[in-house]
Amino acid sequence: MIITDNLTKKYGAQTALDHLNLHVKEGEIYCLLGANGAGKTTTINLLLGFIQPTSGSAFINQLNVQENARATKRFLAYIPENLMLYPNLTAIENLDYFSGIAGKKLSTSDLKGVLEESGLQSEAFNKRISTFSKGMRQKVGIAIALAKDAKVLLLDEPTSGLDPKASNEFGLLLQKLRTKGVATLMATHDIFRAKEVATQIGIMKDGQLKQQFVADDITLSQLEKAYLNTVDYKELAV
Ligand SMILES: Nc1ncnc2c1ncn2[C@@H]1O[C@H](COP(=O)(O)OP(=O)(O)OP(=O)(O)O)[C@@H](O)[C@H]1O
Repeated sequence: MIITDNLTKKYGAQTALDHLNLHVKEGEIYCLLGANGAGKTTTINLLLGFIQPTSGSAFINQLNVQENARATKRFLAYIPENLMLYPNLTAIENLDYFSGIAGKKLSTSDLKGVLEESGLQSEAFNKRISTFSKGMRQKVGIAIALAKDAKVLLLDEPTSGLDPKASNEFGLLLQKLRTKGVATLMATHDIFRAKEVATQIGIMKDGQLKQQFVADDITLSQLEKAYLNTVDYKELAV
């Protein structure tokens, strides 16, 4: 579903991403960890076709992203740290609009059903997005993915700034999408949430994937140690 083949991005002399090889299959949640500047967002931007690789390739649903930028977008949903929705439109109106541009025209009752599935309280369906908390906006993001019937979900720091309850709810939604066969790639600083939701976890540094784990094969404390050893947090030694 999501494949990167020696994916590399250079900015002048700087290598932001260095020969990344990832394979995220149907029903898998791959969490990418790494300190600031490790190359996580660059990976996601390349998969979205927002930027072009210097070398290597990215594939979504077996289509080369660089060669099929529009077609690959049909299969994916993207939730960044701050999801851009129309603040003066309601949750239902936003969902209707974004699923519409993805080619899915849903009835009002189906739109409500999808919002319900995403965990949004029914009283919020007809409220403007400008009144929503971040957690509520992220739920609308998941609703858009559900309405679109996305096969691939790309997430960049989706739980940053969420309170623990909202973050937990978001994790449960990812599990729900997983059972529907969605392949998810999530860039995050949240080691705890990564351990909770991931099937696989990768740790990046300086654009390289340094370590990979099957989430069930590692404890949270082992993961934390591996992370700190990888990113080499010298300031912690003070
Ligand atoms: N447009 C750009 N021009 C030059 N350098 C860039 C550009 N975008 C990213 N970089 C560099 O590429 C490297 C990887 O950045 P990236 O944003 O992918 O890291 P990240 O792991 O997502 O970090 P964060 O956790 O802070 O979001 C960094 O050194 C960054 O400065």
